[in-house]
Amino acid sequence: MRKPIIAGNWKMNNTIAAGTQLIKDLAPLVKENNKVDIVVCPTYTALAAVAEAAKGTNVHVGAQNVHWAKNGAFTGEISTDMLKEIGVEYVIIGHSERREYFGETDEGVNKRSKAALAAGLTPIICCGETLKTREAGTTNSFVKGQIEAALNEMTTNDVAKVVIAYEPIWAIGTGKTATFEQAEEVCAVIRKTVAAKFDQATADKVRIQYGGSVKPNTIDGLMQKPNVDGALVGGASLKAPDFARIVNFN
Ligand SMILES: O=C[C@H](O)COP(=O)(O)O
Repeated sequence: MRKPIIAGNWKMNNTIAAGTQLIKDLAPLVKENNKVDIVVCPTYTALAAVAEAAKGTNVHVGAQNVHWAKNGAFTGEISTDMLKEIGVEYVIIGHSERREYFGETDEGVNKRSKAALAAGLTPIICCGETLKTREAGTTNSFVKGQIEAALNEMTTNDVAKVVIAYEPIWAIGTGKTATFEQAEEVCAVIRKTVAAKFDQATADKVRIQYGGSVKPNTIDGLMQKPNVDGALVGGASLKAPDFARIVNFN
């Protein structure tokens, strides 16, 4: 039985003051919920303060990226040790915004994910197609390729710990969510890809999220789908009542 995981990607939003306030507002609304792993992913500057504010609650903290090197001359980057030192447990890797605006590649996603796992952080590896790819009818093979590359040269033990977020790019921040069936179809393809590359038992352990305009009124239907184990939420994670409603799905 996979435990659902719902993560809020704050992207480049929330100062330290706003982020810590959000935790104060959110924590009481989700405190009874022990059936879901709850994660928020603030900016680097707010991470330490948000991790501190989340201490003693059931809200866990993730970063929005991490470098693969332990340390060194990588201006602007952050290492796994730096994240662990401040209580971070998860890290989003390969979000489509990183790929599109900052040139991140499948190879880098694989290196970042392996570094995260080696450090004991849980990577939330993002994949998903553009509208052009969907309209060309090649979504499944495109996503399959992204997953095969992201999980390259991992052990089954490591793969079982990975979280994969399927986020169709055309659904991100557009209010245009994929249908429950579209989400399920691609999440099933992802699980099949993991099973083919590793084995079924490992694939059955991997948690797969859907992301892309997830809102309080769409989460219940999404979570009915057998291969959808949670959500990666952008806009709706910035408001405590909305994110709490998503986390406390029916
Ligand atoms: O990481 C989160 C996704 O990009 C979804 O963002 P959104 O819920 O604002 O569409």
